[in-house]
Amino acid sequence: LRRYTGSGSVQNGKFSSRRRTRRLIEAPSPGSFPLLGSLLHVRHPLYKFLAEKFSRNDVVLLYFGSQRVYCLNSARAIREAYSAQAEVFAGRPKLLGDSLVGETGGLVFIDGPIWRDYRRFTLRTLRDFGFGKSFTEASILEEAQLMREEIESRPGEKFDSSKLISTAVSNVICRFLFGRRLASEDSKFELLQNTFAKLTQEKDNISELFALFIVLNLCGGRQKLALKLLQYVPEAKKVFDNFLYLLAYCKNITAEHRDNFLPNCQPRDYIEAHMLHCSRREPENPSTEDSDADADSSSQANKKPLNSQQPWLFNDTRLCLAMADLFVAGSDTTTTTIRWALLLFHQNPHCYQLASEEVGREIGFDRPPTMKDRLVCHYLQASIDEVHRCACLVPLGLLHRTLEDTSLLGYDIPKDSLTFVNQYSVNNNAEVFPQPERFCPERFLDGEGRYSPSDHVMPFSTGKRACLGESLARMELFLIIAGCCSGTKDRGGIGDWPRSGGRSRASNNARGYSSSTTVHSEIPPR
Ligand code: HEM
Repeated sequence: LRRYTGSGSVQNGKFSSRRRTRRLIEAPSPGSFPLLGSLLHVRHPLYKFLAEKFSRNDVVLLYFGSQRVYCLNSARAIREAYSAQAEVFAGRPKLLGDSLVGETGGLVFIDGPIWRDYRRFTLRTLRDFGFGKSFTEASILEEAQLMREEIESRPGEKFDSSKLISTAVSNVICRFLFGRRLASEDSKFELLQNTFAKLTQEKDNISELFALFIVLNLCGGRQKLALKLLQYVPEAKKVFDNFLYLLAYCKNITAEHRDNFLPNCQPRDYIEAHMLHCSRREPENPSTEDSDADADSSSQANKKPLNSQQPWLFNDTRLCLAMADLFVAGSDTTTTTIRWALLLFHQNPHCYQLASEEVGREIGFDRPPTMKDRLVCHYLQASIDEVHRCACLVPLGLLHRTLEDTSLLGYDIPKDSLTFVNQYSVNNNAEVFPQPERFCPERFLDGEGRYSPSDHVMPFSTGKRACLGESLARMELFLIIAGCCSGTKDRGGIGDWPRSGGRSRASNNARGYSSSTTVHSEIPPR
């Protein structure tokens, strides 16, 4: 067993004193070289390599440069880590975000009090705006209806459905963030959509992640220096530029809102809710609070009251970072899942037939679907779960960081190690899902044909860092896919959209906001 010698990774944690007397119990590993880490020991795509080579192992240890990275390769490991030890695994790696914008912020890439308060604030605002309730249902249905009208206005025409779907999905998130259907109203918005669609439709990008860590390593962890070096790499520069463009866009809209903000009225969108929240209380001692907050995720900081929501942690840069994260995380993932649903229905017409018969029977032709219909549309619900399983949109999830020394299923994991899930391995485990390559919604039905979800399929992850937009995404998926399956008395459903030839490439691209997420393009991993 290799003795752990990485710098700063094991401090005053649970097993640091024990460690003096014994070696760490190490998870299996493909091996590593100094500086390069495991780069030369793995094959691409990484999720497939880990699923095949380590099929019997719950946990696998890799090195990105000298950084320890643990793959949670089974549903058991994912639950033991992210659910049973949720607080310990709730950190995020410190990558380049702070250096890029000069401020800690956002929802996806940070941890500590700023993340906690923004996450809490965002969940509360989502709830206030009716996510999971009728208000949002109405806006999703309106977008779905407009999309449908557009399709029906082009009878017999072959066209790419992706733009229509992404416009509808982006409009839903834009209504929440900016109070407007920007995807349809603003010509500059299309550029943003394309930018991030391109950014997220890349192949297995794990080599880039390895490279990033090697560069960070070489720079002794100094982010600013690493950032300067990466500006010379055209691909990296493009990603930074795109992100800065998105931030500038959010900043402009925030400035417009500021001019029209009426503090005594009900907020109409996320920006106004944020302005209202900021105006509530001035810091009693801003300098100490802020420096404390920026001390990030030390265990002290994490022990602050959970319901803190301290307005002085909130500012315009952080608002824009949070909006950028919500926009990137919330548009492409949902759009691509819907496209997978259409593609898989197209490839499996008997399943489409069963889903649309159910929709016709339970919902009928004369009204749009509602979320209440979920209770009776068992086959459709099962089909959506099977789409998640087959498409496996975010196969390696996002990177987490351990905030304390811990152990997992008998292996020692030092503080500041990184972890990621291998959802591909779980979704393709033949012992749980026989013939995993088949699209078979029946896996999620019980003997009486009732929807019966499996706790192995975790498209939104689990625990403290689980997807913040899960309820919105589930609403969009159900309402839009049900809409696709429902026809009228005179014509079939629009589930036969992919009639554009069947190779409508449902590029699998949920990565976007994560450099750890590897996605595959074209056909689902089967
Ligand atoms: C089908 C659609 C979606 C899928 C499959 C998906 C999946 C995921 C996954 C796997 C994660 C990482 C969880 C982890 O680190 O353990 C995540 C995080 C996140 N998602 Fe989603 N997501 C979807 C839609 C959305 C939507 C609609 C929004 C916005 C409203 C959203 C916002 C976020 C945010 C902000 C995070 C970071 C949460 C945090 O770190 O605290 N997602 N999502």
